[in-house]
Formats: sequence, C-alpha cells, structure tokens
Amino acid sequence: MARIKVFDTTLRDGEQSPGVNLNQLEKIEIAKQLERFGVDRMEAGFPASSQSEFESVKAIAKTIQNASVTGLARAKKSDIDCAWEALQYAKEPRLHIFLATSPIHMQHKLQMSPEKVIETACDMVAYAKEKFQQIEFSAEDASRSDLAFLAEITEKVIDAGATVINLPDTVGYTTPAEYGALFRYMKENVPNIHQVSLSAHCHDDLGMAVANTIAAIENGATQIEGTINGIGERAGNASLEEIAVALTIRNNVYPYHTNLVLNEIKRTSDLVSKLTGMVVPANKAVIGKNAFAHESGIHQDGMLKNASTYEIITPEMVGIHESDLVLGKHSGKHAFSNHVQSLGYTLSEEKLTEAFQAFKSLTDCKKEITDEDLFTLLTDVQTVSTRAPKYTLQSFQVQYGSTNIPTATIAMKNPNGEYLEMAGTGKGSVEAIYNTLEALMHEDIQLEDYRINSVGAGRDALAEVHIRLKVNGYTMNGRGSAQDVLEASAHAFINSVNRVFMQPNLKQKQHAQM
Ligand SMILES: CC(=O)SCCNC(=O)CCNC(=O)[C@H](O)C(C)(C)COP(=O)(O)OP(=O)(O)OC[C@H]1O[C@@H](n2cnc3c(N)ncnc32)[C@H](O)[C@@H]1OP(=O)(O)O
Ligand SMILES: CC(C)C(=O)C(=O)O
Repeated sequence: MARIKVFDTTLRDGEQSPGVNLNQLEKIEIAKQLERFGVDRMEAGFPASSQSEFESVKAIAKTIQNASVTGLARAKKSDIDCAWEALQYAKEPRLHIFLATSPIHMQHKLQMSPEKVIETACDMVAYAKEKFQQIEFSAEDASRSDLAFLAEITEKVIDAGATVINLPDTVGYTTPAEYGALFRYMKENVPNIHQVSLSAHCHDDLGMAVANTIAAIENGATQIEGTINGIGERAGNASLEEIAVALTIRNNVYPYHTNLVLNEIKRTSDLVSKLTGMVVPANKAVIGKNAFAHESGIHQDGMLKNASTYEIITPEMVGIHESDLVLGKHSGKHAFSNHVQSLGYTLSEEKLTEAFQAFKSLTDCKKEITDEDLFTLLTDVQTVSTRAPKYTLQSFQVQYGSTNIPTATIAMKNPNGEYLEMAGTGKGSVEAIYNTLEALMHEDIQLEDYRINSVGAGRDALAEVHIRLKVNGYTMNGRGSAQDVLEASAHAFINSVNRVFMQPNLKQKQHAQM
C-alpha cells in the first residue's frame, strides 16, 4: 500500500476562516494535538503576516518534535527571511513558497507577465535554498492555469531547489476527473518530476474538496493538504479526517495509507472546534453529532440486530467513547491528574492546581462532571495565560424582571490590578452586562457575533459562549464557559478584550490608556 504524507494546514489556511483568530497558547495546543494525531507536516502559520503570527510559528517550531513544521511565504525575500527566523528552531524546518500561475491571478492580482512569474519563482526558491533544505512550491490557482505553462514553471522551480510541488485548487473550481488529469499531465510532461513529491491542496467551494484530493492521490499525489473539520478560507479546505477515514473504510478501492491515528480524530476535532469557535455541523461526515445517530424505526431495528446494517464506521474508530466518568465531588488530585492525562492533557504543576480548583468549584454546583465538561475546563486552563496582565471579573449581579430595566452591577480588576465597579443597563441581561463592561474598560467595543452552546445535556450543563468583538477597530473572537449563561457571556467578553491586548503591537496602547 502506498504511503501518503499528510500536510495539515489548520493553523494557517484553517485560521484564514473568517472570524477565526488563534493566540499563541491556542496554536501550540492544536499543534501538540496534530502531532498526536500523526500528521507528517504541519503548517504553523505565515510568519511575515504579523508579529504575533511570527511568535506563534517560532514557539511551535521549538515545541514539535515528531512532525515537520512549515511556514508560508510569498515569493519575497523579506517573507523568506522572516520564515527562516521563526522556523530555524524546528527539527526539520520547511518552507512553503507560493506564487500564482493562472492567467487571472498573474494579470489582475500580481500584475506580472508569465515570464516574470517564472523568474521570480525560481529566484525566490533558489534564495530560500540557501537556508532551507526542504522547500514546497505552490503554484497558486494551479487548477485554472495553462497546463504547458504549469509544466514549464514546475520544471524550473525543481531545478532551482524545490522538493515538493503543490498544485492547489485554490478556488475550489475543479472536478475529480479534471484534477486527476492535472496530476497525470504533470507526471507525464515535466522531465524532472520524479525528483519531487506532488501535493494536492483543495478547497470546498463546490463541495468536492475531499473527492478531488482522492482523485489526486489516484493520479500520483503522495502528499495531501487539508484541515481539521475542513475549516479554511471561504467554504474551507479538504477535511483531513474525512480523507483518512475514506482511505481506511474503502481500502479495497483506495490502496493507500497515512500515519494518522484515527482514534485521535474526535479529540482533534473537538479541540479545533472549541478554540476556533467553528461549530461542527451535526450532519458532517465522520465527526458530526448525527454521524452515529439513528432516528428512524427501520434503521434502529437494523442497528439493534447488527450495527453493520446501517453503520460503516464505528464510533470507536474515530475516538468517540461513552464517557467513563470516575470523578466527582470527593475525588482527590491524584485521580484528577490521572484522568487529565487520559484525556490527552499534559499540564504543568501550576496549571494542574488551577484546573483542580476549577474542577472542585464545578463539583459544588454540578452533580455529574462529564468528560465533555473536563475537556472544556482543561482547554480553558491550558490556553489562557495566567501571567499576562489582563482584566479579571471579580463579581457580578444582574437584575432582570419583565417590567424592570435589566441592570448589571459588575466588579472587575483592570490589567494594572486596580479594582473597578459600576452598574449599567441594557434592553436585556446580556446587553446590560456588555454595556457595563464596555463602560468599565473605556474602550470602543462593538459586538459582531454572539453564540451560545451547551456542553453536553441536562439542566445543569455548562454554557459555552463564543463571541466576536471589534475593540478599537480590531476584530477578535473570545469564549467563556460557566454554569450560568450570563456568567459565561461575561467571561467571553472579557476573554475577547484580553486577547486583543495580548497582541504585541496593541499592548502598548492599552497600558498607555490606563
Ligand atoms: C491562497 C492563499 O491562501 S495565500 C495566503 C493568504 N493569506 C493571507 O493573506 C493571510 C495573511 N496576510 C496578511 O497578513 C497580509 O496580506 C500580508 C501581511 C501578507 C501583506 O499585507 P500588505 O503588504 O498590506 O499587502 P496586501 O495584503 O494588501 O496585498 C498583497 C500584496 O502581496 C502581493 N502578492 C500576493 N501573492 C504574492 C506572492 N505569492 N508572492 C509575492 N507577492 C505576492 C500582491 O500582489 C500584493 O502586492 P502589492 O502590494 O504590490 O499590490
Ligand atoms: C498557499 C496556497 C497553497 C493556498 O492556500 C491555496 O492555493 O489555496
């Protein structure tokens, strides 16, 4: 069986999903989980795009030991230099350079002639080769490029030092037959193609990203690119978990295998969903809530007689287990620590103590603590910096009545440690809280999105709120969880504002304003 290398781009193309903005701690947490999931390569980000992105890529390069860490760069010396600064610490640093090759992109976006595109691509690959051994060149919008031109530029960038050639379907336009033919054409028409690996990178604009990726594999691609839960620019990227399971379940027709650890799918998917705030649709293949649910009588009858009647994938294969809760109000730190590890978390002593305290507080008001609750609690503890100066909620009270004006009274500490208290009103309880927080913070804040989910079932389930704020013109998402929906709403607001001021270039402004 041919081995297919998996290049995960959740942290780069996935983060390009509108509204998604991961901070360094969140990116590291996802990177560690991708390593556990068994990806061969992970694209940690686009180092030249911002200072915080640079810092995140550098931190991931230093952390990850069992996958190659890659960063994206335009065909520009400054992007390449910046990528090297961040990636040099990686065990196996890689560079991903892209330049568009389609007539539409060359003419309108780059405003370069085809000859100039070839020259720039070759010069920049040769320049990068002075630093990086492994260089992937992506011919952006390959699927809308002229085939002969694509073959010419490919041959030349291989000569210049590229080790992987990626042929992206950047706008999700191609079909499986066309995309397969593109890979065949390149194999047959680029004389030095045997020196490199061919990679597929598909977008889902027409809902064909996974099918197109598999067509590429059948026609010579030995690397596939995609994201967890299929997140990414516009309609997203090919969903890695769907490809991995399709190759496994239909191995009789697809004799290929990856190194992905299938029973890490659920955890990886949950983590990415939680940290990006992008909810997985219930009917999503492989990992949606309904993928293993059976509603109709005839199906349920079949399932009871033999699960294979209506299930081609077992929940266990993708890591979905019944919660085996053993923790409760009377559990001690040892049992808690064991359980934390079994859920895949490695916490420092300081974080473990913090998590244990949060767990104990939760047991005071919630009868049953499920693995889902713990996952939420631990993800919050692991990805929220305790050291950075920030706003912290001290207490709050909301008065609501159908004939009264909803009023919130909030006490908080600002990043300088000063205690602030204020009351404010709104048309509803959440608005009263948000108006009061905004007034306390003296910032210009607009609410762009607000969503609430329950973690698990039951009246005492945790509430999880995801929001997007515009703070002084800077858009940032945030999340908060608590047993009470209003408290979760307040935490989400404060989390979002704190994340804005954790951006290196904005910190100064915040402290100057205090
Ligand atoms: C298909 C993809 O997903 S590609 C990756 C897309 N991802 C992103 O864009 C996210 C990160 N991007 C950013 O933060 C910003 O766009 C930056 C920092 C990279 C650049 O910002 P700015 O300098 O303000 O430029 P802006 O984004 O407005 O325009 C892009 C410029 O790069 C040029 N460019 C685009 N692709 C390439 C390339 N592969 N190589 C060289 N130049 C390129 C464009 O032609 C344009 O140049 P111009 O300013 O001379 O017209
Ligand atoms: C940078 C390239 C690979 C890309 O993301 C695309 O073409 O979609």
